[in-house]
This record gives sequence, C-alpha cells and structure tokens, in this order.
Amino acid sequence: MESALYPIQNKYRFNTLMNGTWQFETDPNSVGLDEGWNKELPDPEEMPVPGTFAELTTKRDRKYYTGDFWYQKDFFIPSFLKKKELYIRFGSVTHRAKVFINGHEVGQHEGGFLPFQVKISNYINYDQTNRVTVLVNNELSEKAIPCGTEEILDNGQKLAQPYFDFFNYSGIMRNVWLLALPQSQITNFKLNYQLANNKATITYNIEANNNAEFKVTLFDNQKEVACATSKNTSSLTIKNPHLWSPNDPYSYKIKIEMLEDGKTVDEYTDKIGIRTVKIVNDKILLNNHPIYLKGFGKHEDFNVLGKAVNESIIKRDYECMKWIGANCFRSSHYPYAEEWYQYADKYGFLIIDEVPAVGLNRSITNFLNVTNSNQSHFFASKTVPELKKVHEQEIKEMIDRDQRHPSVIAWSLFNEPESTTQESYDYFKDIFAFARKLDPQNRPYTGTLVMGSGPKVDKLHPLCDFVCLNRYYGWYVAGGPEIVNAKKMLEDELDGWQNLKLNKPFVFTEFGADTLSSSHRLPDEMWSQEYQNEYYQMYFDIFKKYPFICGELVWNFADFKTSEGIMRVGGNDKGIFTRDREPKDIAFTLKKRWQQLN
Ligand SMILES: CCCN1C[C@@H](O)[C@H](O)[C@@H](C(=O)O)C1
Repeated sequence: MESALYPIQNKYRFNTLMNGTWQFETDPNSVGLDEGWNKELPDPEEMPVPGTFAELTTKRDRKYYTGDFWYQKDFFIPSFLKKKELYIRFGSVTHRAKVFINGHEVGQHEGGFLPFQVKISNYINYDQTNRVTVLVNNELSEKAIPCGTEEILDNGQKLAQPYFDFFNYSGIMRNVWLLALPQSQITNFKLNYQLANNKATITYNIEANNNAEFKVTLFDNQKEVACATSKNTSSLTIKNPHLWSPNDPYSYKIKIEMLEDGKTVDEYTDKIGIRTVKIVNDKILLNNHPIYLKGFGKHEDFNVLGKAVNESIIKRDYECMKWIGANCFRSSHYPYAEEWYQYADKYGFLIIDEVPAVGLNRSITNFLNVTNSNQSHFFASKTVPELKKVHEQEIKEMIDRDQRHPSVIAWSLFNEPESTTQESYDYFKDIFAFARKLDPQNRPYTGTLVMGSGPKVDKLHPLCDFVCLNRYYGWYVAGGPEIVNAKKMLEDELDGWQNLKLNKPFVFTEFGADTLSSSHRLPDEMWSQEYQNEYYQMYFDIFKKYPFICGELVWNFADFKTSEGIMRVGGNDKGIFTRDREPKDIAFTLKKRWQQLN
C-alpha cells in the first residue's frame, strides 16, 4: 500500500491526474457501508479535489464536521491498458481512508499526510466507466497522530478537539493519480553518499516486486558519467562530484532500468543531489562545512485552500523565502506534499521533515503544566501501544517517501510531546531506535521540546542528535512590559543547557509573537508590529552568546488557521507574512539580518 515513488511517465509507465470535481457526502450516522454508498452516494454534492470542505462552506456545522464522509468519482479505462497493472495513488487522505472500486474494497490507509496507492486491476471493467469511492474519517484520538479527542455537542454533532494549534482540515487535500505500471516494477530505491579524496561513492539499494537485474546510470547534464548493472544493491563512483548545497543546488539524473532476461521491463528516472549531512560536536555539517539554519516553522495553509496542495502557493512561499534570505524550514507539524520537497531540491532549501506526532500531551497549553505535578502522564495511558504502532508506521512511510531528497537534512520525530516523565523517555527511546534503522543516509534525528522542558527536567534531549527548542519567553510568559524579565528567563535556560556540556547543536525551531499587520503602537504593545520586532531583537541579541545555537526557525512563516479561541484572532497571527503572503514589518528586519548572516 505504501507508495514511495512519485508518479512519472515514460515508455513503461503512464499516469493521469484524477483531480477535479468529485461527488461528496457526509455520513454523520455512519450508515454508508450498510446502505451501499460504496456503490452509489444517495444525495451527493460537488467537491473539488484537492480541497477541503471546511474552507468552502458558509455553514459552521459543515466547517467543523467530524466523522465519516465519502468521495466518489467515475473514470473510464480503455482496454489497451489491460497489459498494465492499474493503481490509484493518493498524495494523502486525511486522516484515514477506505477505498472501493466498483463497490469492492481495495485498500485502506491510516495517516493523513503521506501517500498510498491501491491496486485496482482486478476490479476494473475495461472499455467502460468505473467508479472509485473513498470513505474518509477525520476523528482525532490518542491512538493516532496528530492527537486529540472529541466531544458530542448538545445537538448530537461530534466536534473534534485537537491537542494541537492548527485547524483540523481533512479530506482529499493532495493530488490523486491513476497509474498504469508494468507488471514487474521498481517500487523504491534508496541512495547513500560517501565523499572522500574528491570522489563520491553512491550506494544504491533498489526495491522491486520481482527478482531482477538492474542497470543504474548517472548523467551529468545528459552526459553519462557512471553506470553499473547488478542485483538490487551496488555502488557507482564519480570523480570531482558537483555537490548539492543551498547556494548551488546542483542535481544529477539517475536512471534505473529493471531487466528480466536482459530485456528492460521498467524504468524510473529521478534527479539526485549529492551531499552529506552530519553532526560533529555542536555543529551541523553539510558537505563537511558548518551551516546555520535561517528560516521558519511553516504550515500548509491558505485561504479557501485550507491545507490543499496548490503549486501557486508553493511557488509564492519559496519566492518569499528566497526574498527574505531563508535557507531552511521545518515541515511543522506533518510531512508536506511531495511537491514542496521537489521545489526545495531545485531551489536549494533545507528541510527538517516532521512526522505528525503533535499533540502527544493532553492540551496545547501542556507547557503550563510540564514543570509541575499537573502533568497528564500521557504516555502512561493504555492506548500508547496502538499509538506507537501508528507513529512507527508513519515514520517509516515518511522516510521511505523522502529519503532521496537532498533538501531533507533531518527527521523530527515529535513536536512538543510531554517530555519530562520516565514513560515519555521509554516511549521515545523505542521510537528513535525504530527510526534509526530506516534512513540509508543516517541523517540526524530530533524532535522539538515544549516550553518548560528545560535542562533540569527534560528527558528526551539525550535521544536527539541536535536539540530543538520551542520557546515563547516574551509571549506566553513574561509578555508586554515583563519582556525585561523574559530576557533573563531565556538566558538562564540557555546557561542551564550550556552547563550540561552536551556538546550538541541547538536549533530554535519556534519562537514568535502574535502580530496584527494593522497594529502599530508607541510605545510598543503585544500584538503590534513594533512588539514583534522588539521580541525578535531580544532573541537575536541573546543568540550571539551561545555558539552551540546553529539555527533560528521563527514561528511562523505566515498567519494560519486554527480552532477558534480567546487567544486566536481568525487563527494564529505569529506570521512573518500575513495569511495571503504579504510582509509584516518584521519581514524586512529578518531580511536584513539573514542576508548578512552567512
Ligand atoms: C508552546 C506552544 C505550542 N507551539 C506549537 C505550535 O503548533 C503553536 O502554533 C505555537 C503557538 O502557540 O503559536 C506554539
């Protein structure tokens, strides 16, 4: 069911997008399966794919709809495709899906931010119209990621209660492809690079659905530079490699041919960037040179689109990040659509790729409890074994999908869980041990520590190759005139970390202040542009004193939608850019700083 290879077209492989208008119907009483909705929706409406119903409706109960809902689309399959294996590949379906072809169940998937594909060949009527139906569910629990719960309102409606600070958008929010693939096919390939003596050794490991030989060819600007024919794994070596880096995102082309009895039966080509990432003492090295990460925590989020993929938004975000002088972002708090990583490879951005392990606590204000006995002991609950299984499945799918991107430099296995209890350490010790077996390039593994999980109480930093801090001194604590105290709080904490002599890099993966682009205040006040500037200047002045700080990823790239609440004005307003991607004053401050920072 996993589908790590992005669809391409060549003489062996064909695909077509199934995006556009699908039929849609909510199923609040979960009667659809009994009433045959997998064959025919009784009273559907049009729904765009990719898209999310929550951003399109004018009715509150539809916006917050929680439970089962159905998508359906008819499609024609000509008989000349009979020789191929047919699949439907979903870039994602949020949060879980059951797929039917002409009424027959063909597969299901848990997890709303990673691709999967279902084989449909055995259920297709050739030279006829066929029907795909998807049963989707968007409920939150402590047995899946992202975590949350739900309540039943007085009118009987379910309401998702996220343990996280972004709107629980759901549906088919990424591209959908019809794939026609060869019977014998390449299903994934993994690459690792060693650099020495001005040579690069590229070790490959090819996964396929049949035993075969493989011919692997590397091209530099169309010129063949290396070639090998082998079973699934071997290596290629090239002299004077042109390495990939943010300032020079150079790519080679790799072509893999699958051979049966000497005849090519499948071919997959991709762009690859030769580079290495490692941690040495308290520095992050890219191609053996220390790097400083400048950029953002982001969200996939935009007006009307919700989290639906849209290449215009992707392009605009990268243009803004190039303009401001950023070189990095974290895919907070879930793996983004594949197109984000393709652009990062092309434009030379670095990505900390994050699995949707957010809300592994019992409140998004968990940080208020983390240092006292009010802790929720989240990892002591009986649902943890089920949660761990899903967490591991999604780590594997994320790494299988993204391990070849040169832009991906690290894996974030958690965002702000409960992290000061022995049971949290026991849980994540297993999670890290599981994950460390999966990446052929052995990139660094980390996770972000919630406010309060500091040097005296945090249990998870020993598992991390570099330590990521989400800190809000000057906002959630010691805000406004008390910002004078916030400075000392931040310094005291960093002194505490320094005294542990961890000899590890630290990255600030979140720090920020809600700011209304309409607000100017003299003297500055919280929510004003002037305060956002003062807040960041305080952090930057302090960062200078701690050489182990190797990155500043501000929160957030842009304003984004959350659930409603007394601390949210139409959503989270900590953006450097507004939700429609226009700069706040702080963007010009960061541009000046980041273009000078090497
Ligand atoms: C400590 C608060 C949690 N942190 C996580 C992120 O998802 C939130 O959007 C951000 C905020 O509250 O702005 C802070």
